[in-house]
Amino acid sequence: MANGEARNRLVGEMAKIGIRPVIDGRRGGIRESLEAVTMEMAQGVAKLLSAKLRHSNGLPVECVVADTCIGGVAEAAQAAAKFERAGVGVSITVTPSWCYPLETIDAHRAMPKAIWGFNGTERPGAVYLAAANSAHNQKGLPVFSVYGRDVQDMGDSSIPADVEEQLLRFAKAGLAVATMRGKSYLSLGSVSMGIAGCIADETFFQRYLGMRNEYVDMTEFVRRMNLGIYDPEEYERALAWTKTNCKEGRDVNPPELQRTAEQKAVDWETVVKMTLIARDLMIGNPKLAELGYGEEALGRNAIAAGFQGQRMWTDYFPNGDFMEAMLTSSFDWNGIREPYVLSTENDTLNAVTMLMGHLLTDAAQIFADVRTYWSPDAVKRVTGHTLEGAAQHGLIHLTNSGPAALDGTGLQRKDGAPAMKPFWDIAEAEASACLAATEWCPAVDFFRGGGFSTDYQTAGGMPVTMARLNLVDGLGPVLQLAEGYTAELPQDVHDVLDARTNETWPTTWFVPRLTGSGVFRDVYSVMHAWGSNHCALSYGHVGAELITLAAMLRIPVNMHNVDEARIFRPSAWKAFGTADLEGADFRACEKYGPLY
Ligand SMILES: C[C@H](O)[C@@H](O)[C@@H](O)C(=O)CO
Ligand SMILES: [Mn+2]
Repeated sequence: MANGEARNRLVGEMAKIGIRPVIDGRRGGIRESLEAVTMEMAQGVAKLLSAKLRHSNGLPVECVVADTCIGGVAEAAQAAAKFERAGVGVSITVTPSWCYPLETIDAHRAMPKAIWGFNGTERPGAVYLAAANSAHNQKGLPVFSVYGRDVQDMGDSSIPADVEEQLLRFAKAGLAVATMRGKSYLSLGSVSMGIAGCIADETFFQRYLGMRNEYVDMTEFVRRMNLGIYDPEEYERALAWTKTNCKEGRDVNPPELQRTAEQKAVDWETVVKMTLIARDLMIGNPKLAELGYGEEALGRNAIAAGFQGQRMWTDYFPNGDFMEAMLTSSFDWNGIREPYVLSTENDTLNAVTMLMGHLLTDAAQIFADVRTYWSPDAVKRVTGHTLEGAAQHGLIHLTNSGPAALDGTGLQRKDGAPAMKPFWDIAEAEASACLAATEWCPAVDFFRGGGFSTDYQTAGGMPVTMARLNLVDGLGPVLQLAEGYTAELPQDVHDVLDARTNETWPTTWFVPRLTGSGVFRDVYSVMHAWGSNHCALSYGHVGAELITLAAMLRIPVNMHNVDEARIFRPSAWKAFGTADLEGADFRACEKYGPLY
């Protein structure tokens, strides 16, 4: 199932990027003099984006260029019709010259839009850009405005680095918007232990993300296990692979609570079956049709899902830790493949955050409980150790209650440093290293039905972004994020802190990058400002990418530590204020309302 085959079972074409070369329509000299250079700009952008971007399932990103330059409304309509037929989900307008804004802009309501106005002065592309921005803004169609800092010569077909950065950030976020649209979120079970994030807020999914909500009761796992509704060949292969590659860790339960070796052997079979079943519920499996289960073969077109687990399932059956960890990882018995988005405790809002992170980085996401702020003083008191280096101002202990993507071990490498990479960049040896660094410890007392938790420590020094989407009554959705680094503690210090929590769970020590102001004045305040019990952790410093995506979806960002220079939102946001960008974001998102 390598190279995105599984994810391609999702119904719906991968969205294309439509490029619109816009031109001054005056014939008899002007238009003719601009045709070649305008079309060349469009082709250049198409070439750049298809060379540098991939869909998260590994497929290449395709660009569609309008058949002609767009000098007026008839050609704008022809381009729109072509884009509609081709499945364009994101539009970029380019021009080196003056053109007629209202006659040439893209008027699609929900399509993320950008305009690159060439910074040259022989023909005024930037004058068009400003006029087109105002046209978009007067008509309530937010647009991202791309404008290079340095003047270029007419006929210079290169794309400056700052323009490239803006185009790529816009396009990747725009594709994320288009990719989630029309897909489903699948709740496997319902609300776990009264956690509000588990409530599937259908209005939010529908109006902000363009997604549907699907529900399957956890009894469906029992039916499929008992009736053998899974691919028997894959099951045998998966079980054998698991026995070889997944090391059982120590059992820390008191003897009277330990499950017997026979029970554990059956538990392993159960958790492997659960993994196949959850995936089939999400995206279907043609093998099930061959077994006579045509309806089950179709799946739920779920680009993201969550498993309630606690408590009704875990009080009786093995927990979902193996299933959640393996599906959210970039590899399993089928080889290296795209990770799935599967949320622990069916926290729908954390799943959406993971989906955003995945579609922006293409890599696996770590699901975590935001467990403990350890101040330097508290660490000193408990362990005698003085925190130093990156951890000197304290640490946030991220540890999910059992599972996390194995990519989170940090044992993949980018330029020699710890990383979580898109599956197509992961080497076999890196996947093996992640597996070897993970132990599967028999579940603790919270989980009466047994199961195996994912025990590892994330390597230190990895740039990561912690994020979370929250829903607030009267306000709607808000996104918070903190860029920072993973940290590593001396093993004996880690062991003391980990043992206080739960030593069978995965640990990531996280240190946010402090800015000296607001909640980023210290580590404690970052922890204290977190809006919920969970977060999603993405590889890299992708706060700017998340901010761009949130603006497209009209979700305000209430907390971040991204430098202002990196923030890229639709041009209209500036009309809501320029001194206080956070306040302007709230006002703009409220004014425009959800995308759908
Ligand atoms: C095992 C416990 O019930 C945990 O699952 C609990 O602390 C949480 O993870 C809450 O998010
Ligand atoms: Mn939790």
